[in-house]
Amino acid sequence: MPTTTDSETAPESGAPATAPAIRFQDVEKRFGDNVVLKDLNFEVSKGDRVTLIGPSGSGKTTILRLVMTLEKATGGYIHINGEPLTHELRGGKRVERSEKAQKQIRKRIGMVFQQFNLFPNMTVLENIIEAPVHVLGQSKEQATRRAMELLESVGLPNKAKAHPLQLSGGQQQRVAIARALAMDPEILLLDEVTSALDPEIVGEVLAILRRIADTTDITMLIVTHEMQFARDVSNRVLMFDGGRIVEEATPDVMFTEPKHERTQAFLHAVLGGQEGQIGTH
Ligand SMILES: Nc1ncnc2c1ncn2[C@@H]1O[C@H](COP(=O)(O)OP(=O)(O)OP(=O)(O)O)[C@@H](O)[C@H]1O
Repeated sequence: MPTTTDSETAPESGAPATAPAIRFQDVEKRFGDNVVLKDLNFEVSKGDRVTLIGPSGSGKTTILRLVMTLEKATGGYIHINGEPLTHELRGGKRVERSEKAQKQIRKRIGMVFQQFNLFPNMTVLENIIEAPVHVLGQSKEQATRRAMELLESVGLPNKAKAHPLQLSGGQQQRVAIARALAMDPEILLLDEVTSALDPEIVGEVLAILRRIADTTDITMLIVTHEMQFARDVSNRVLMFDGGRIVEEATPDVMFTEPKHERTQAFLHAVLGGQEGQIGTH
């Protein structure tokens, strides 16, 4: 199949250098009759940290899975750095791009999941170097060097030979973060990464993510119920309800003076009426 490198749907200016990292254009996602996302439009600029909040079932995880191409949109277009992700408009028709073209874009995107998703039969090191070796074509030595640096940076320098199930949940999630970073992603998707963790180890995982946010310019799209984390790390918050954006604001505004009544009700429920406890540090 021919690889398409250009697109009739390239963003308006046609200048990829200034194209947003992520652009949703009239995106629809349905599962059978269930229309989960409809006419969804939003952009994430390069280096932005955007948190998606909203009630259960509002479509937040689906959005991350679409960006990761774990799901495919049933309508509309998603662009990554100005390039169509899975579908493009060609000859007046919406057509799926070649698998090769999709894979090229997917390489630049990393995801950390709620349930870690490590390969249980591989060691920690093997988990981390698998994609750099097989997808990026790095040598095993090069990938191992980088993996060891990353293990050090997430505080697990002695766990390279361990198997995931020998580690605590917090340690597994730190390995999953190292694995995502080993691909040097331009975009990092974080899907409720602390929801499966015991409360006392949530902090250690969030501290690592805060440091990544502070020390890199990776674009981040975050789904979390940790509102303090969202406030510390993100520069924009999108409130979803029923697959639509009902409010968009900076964290300061969203968490202190939400305007939409759905946002007010959601934050009241999530924060137990303690909105005032969300501080600026
Ligand atoms: N693979 C699937 N097959 C069928 N329906 C799905 C699938 N994945 C998601 N859905 C449906 O899509 C809707 C949105 O789910 P999604 O997980 O994106 O919501 P969410 O906002 O992330 O919720 P939560 O906060 O509970 O994780 C739900 O109605 C869900 O049942």
